[in-house]
Order: sequence, then C-alpha cells, then structure tokens
Amino acid sequence: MRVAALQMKIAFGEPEKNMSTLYRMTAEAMESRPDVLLLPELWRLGFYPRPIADYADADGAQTREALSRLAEQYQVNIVGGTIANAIGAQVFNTCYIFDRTGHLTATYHKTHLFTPSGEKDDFTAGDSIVTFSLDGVKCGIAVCYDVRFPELIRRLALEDIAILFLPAAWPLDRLIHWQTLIRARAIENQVFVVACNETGIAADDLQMGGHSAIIDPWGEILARADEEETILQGNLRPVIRNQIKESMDVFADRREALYRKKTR
Ligand SMILES: NC(=O)CCC(=O)C(=O)O
Repeated sequence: MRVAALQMKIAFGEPEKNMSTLYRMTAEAMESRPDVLLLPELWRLGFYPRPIADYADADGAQTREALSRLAEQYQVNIVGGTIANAIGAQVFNTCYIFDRTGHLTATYHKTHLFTPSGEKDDFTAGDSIVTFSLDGVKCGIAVCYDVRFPELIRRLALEDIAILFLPAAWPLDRLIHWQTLIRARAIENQVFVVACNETGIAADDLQMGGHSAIIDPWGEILARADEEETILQGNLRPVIRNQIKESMDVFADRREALYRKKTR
C-alpha cells in the first residue's frame, strides 16, 4: 500500500485558501498514484480560530462533499485529517474516511482533547474507538494529542490494525515529544504509523512543527519531512510486519490478567 501524507502549510482561519492548497497538493500527490492520502488535523482552519462555532462546518457537509468528490475523481482512499464539525450546539474534531469510490467508510471524533490549549472548552470529545478497512487492510485512527495515550493505540492494535493514521496539529516547540511518541507507538504496537502534521502558524502565533513521518513496525523511518510544506510518500509492505510479529510476538507475551491486578 502506497500512502501520501499532505503536510499542508495552513492559512490560519482561511478555509478557502486551505481548500485550494488541498486541491493543489492532491493533484501533485496523485502523479505517483498513492493508494491513500492523509491530511493533517483541522486543515481547513488551523489549530484553531475562536469562537470555533463561527468557523465550524455544519455537520461536516461541505468537507464531506469535497473529500468524497476528490476520492471519486482520483479513485484514491482519503483519511481526511480532521475538521471542526458542528453538530447541533456541539463542535467535534472529526475525521472522515472515504474509500476510492467516494463512499464515507468511517467517522472518528477525537477522543482526547488538548486541555493545555483549551480544546476541552471549545470542542466535545468523541467516545468511540474506530477501525476501518482500506483496500482490505485493517487500519486505525487517532488524532494528535491521542498519541500520548498508549492505552488507546494499544486497544487499536489489539483489534489487529496494520496501519495507524495520525493527523496532527503539533507545535515545533514539542518536536522531540512528537518524534519520540510516534516512533514508540509504532514499535510497541508493531504497526505502521503514518503521521501527518501541518506547518504554518496557529493561534497565539504558535509555529506548527511539520516533521510528518511514515514509520514501519520496527521503528524504521520510511520517510520524514522537515518544516516545509511537502508531500511525504512511502510504501507499506505487509511482509515486514509479518516478519516482525513472527520473530518477536509481544502480543502473545502480554500478561493481561497481571495488568488488571492490584499493586502491592
Ligand atoms: N492538537 C493537539 O492535540 C496538540 C497536542 C500537543 O501539542 C501535545 O503536545 O500533545
């Protein structure tokens, strides 16, 4: 499976500009015929203008239509980063996933909201863990801050996902955390991690970090970006994951009962 992460440079609070960037980068990425496109977190707006309800897409309708059309036009699967999605009085940080026919196959609302930036006050957290299948490959989704919660990713891994998609809006000043966490989640869960961060300026003049990466289940970096807007591509070969699982089957060695036992 060939994947492409669109590390977009976000124009803060300007959905039309970001939509144009998406169209331009998709056309460019499709020249090398990837099977899946991954977008960053809150790519329509950046992370994030306030009040968010004034900027949110009502029921994600515009975004769903645009992404579905792109998926169908290019016959490509799209893991659509996230958008601010107004459902009634609530705003969710939502990822929509489309197959090659433009059909919406899964929806994930970010489950761990980033308290330090007030995300918890402005958004509503989702309460479902989501897996989905793309071209017959089982995949999982987590968004940015979610990666700090190994319990979540382990739950996905226990469902036997092969690929974790991770859209993000992660700042440059915590780059070391980003790089360490995405690699650790790949190694400990023996999954491919496709991590797509954005660049550009977020709220409070915060510089977004870029450094998107595609990592194999052994922790090898198959492709990595710097801080510039770029398209990152990589081939995920299932044979690698099978070999790793055969040579070191950490899932067979888990002590589930022990983890639930009281400490002494
Ligand atoms: N958009 C986010 O969830 C930000 C997460 C973040 O910056 C972190 O350090 O964690």
